Amino acid sequence: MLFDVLCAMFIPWTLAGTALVLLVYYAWTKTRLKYEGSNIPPFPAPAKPFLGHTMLMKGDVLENFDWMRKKAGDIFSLNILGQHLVVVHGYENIREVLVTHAEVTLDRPVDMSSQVLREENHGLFSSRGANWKEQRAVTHSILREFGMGKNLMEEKVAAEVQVFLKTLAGLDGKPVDLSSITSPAVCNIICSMAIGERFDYNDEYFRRMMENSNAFFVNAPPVWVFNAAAFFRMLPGDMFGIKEWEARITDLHTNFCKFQVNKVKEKTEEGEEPKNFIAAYLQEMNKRAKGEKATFLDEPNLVSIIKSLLVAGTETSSTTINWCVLYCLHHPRVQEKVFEEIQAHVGTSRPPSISDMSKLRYLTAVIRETQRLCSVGPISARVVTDSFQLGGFLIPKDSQVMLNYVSAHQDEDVWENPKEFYPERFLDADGELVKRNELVPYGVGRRVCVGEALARIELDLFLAAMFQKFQFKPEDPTAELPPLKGYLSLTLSPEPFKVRLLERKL
Ligand code: HEM
Repeated sequence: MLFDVLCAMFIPWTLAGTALVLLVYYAWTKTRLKYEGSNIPPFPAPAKPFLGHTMLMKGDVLENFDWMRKKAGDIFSLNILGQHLVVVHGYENIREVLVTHAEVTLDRPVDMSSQVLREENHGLFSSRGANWKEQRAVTHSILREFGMGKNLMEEKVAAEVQVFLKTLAGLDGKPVDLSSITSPAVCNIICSMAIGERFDYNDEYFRRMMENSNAFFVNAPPVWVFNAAAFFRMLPGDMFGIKEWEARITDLHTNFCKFQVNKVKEKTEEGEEPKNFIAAYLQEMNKRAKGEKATFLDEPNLVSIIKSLLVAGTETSSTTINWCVLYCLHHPRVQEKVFEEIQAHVGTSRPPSISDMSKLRYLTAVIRETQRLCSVGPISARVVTDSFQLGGFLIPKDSQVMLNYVSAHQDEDVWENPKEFYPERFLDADGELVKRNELVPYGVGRRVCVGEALARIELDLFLAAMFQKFQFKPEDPTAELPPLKGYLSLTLSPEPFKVRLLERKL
């Protein structure tokens, strides 16, 4: 009898205890690195049981990387819940990873961001291997066809710049959060290229989609959450805003990208000359489908490419323009110097064009210095598909590599006073532009920004026109200027600030 009672009491406890031990053992094996003990890059601190170095990714990741680098050197390892992460600093090391070892560092990790984008091996951002190669080549060739880097694209940007200037002039010097106007302006350029349509800045549907698109970078949860996203998603409520983030991207995916692809498909007659990116892709897709070679071109890839272009092409350009204005608030001398240069070489009776840029060297130096100091895309990530050696260390297969572009842009051995805004560093004694290899705002290697040529035109034309027409003044001249420390999400943007744009009396 007593034996039966004891059995009834102890068997469930024994089973529960055994299950717990097995669970702990499973978690322990899952959160240990496979290659620990071999010649992998050093850790900046001992790993905590189970969590590894996850907590070191909390807070300002870039600041955290700075002290870890001081402890462990330019290339160090982290254990993020069992995922081996190698963090790489310095221009030469970044080049070695992305150029010398390009064959094994081409793919981005499949993490929460690619799942949220609904791009598991689709589109451009998250596609891999042969699919990425074909999507990238087709995107590049369509963008080139539409004149990216040539006149047609310049015309589209110049037309949008005029609407943008009118909107700014309409503010009559009242303080404004500039990003609320630069964002729809640059988003419109992607829209007119992708779907052949632009929208009114106040159009509700357009604003919702643009905000959804910006949310991908700006509302992204902290990086350390990415690897445990599946767990956080199961919890009630919305920890770290993951569900809200997903909902926005799903809205963009379904109600803009997919919707617009169907709309263009319905409107386009067979054999008609394509007038926008979607029509050109569909034409190429149909052509290849009839050919003998297998093709990855299909509609799900097209929908994702439109999303990649919107997401990657809106927040980045708009934020760079906002950084430039913020630096000029801190350095009023710079904006006067740019204005004088424009006055001397272009005048004030017509808007500056791309062909003027070869004479607007100081403005070019200001744009380069803005891109160096703000590092809008501060970090790139890759998954390692085969082991390689870097700086004498083993970078094992299946590890992830994080490349810190800020370390290239603010390297004290390369740039004098790297934290200072000093456009003159890009000019020689004769005022000629100096090429600096270590400036890589569009990335390095085969996966560099596919929209670089368009982004350059946008920055040149938007900023030249703004400097020509307006003086940038602080919201309150008696108050402290807005801070220069960036807010890190997947991009690095200024804390929201307001500026007054006073029309120059010409
Ligand atoms: C100032 C503006 C811009 C900056 C600073 C910028 C920067 C970057 C960077 C750093 C990358 C990642 C490179 C890497 O992973 O190593 C990237 C990728 C990308 N960018 Fe941009 N970008 C800008 C504008 C644009 C525009 C206007 C478009 C669209 C037309 C665009 C489309 C893309 C796409 C689709 C990718 C992914 C390419 C791939 O994985 O093959 N970007 N960009």
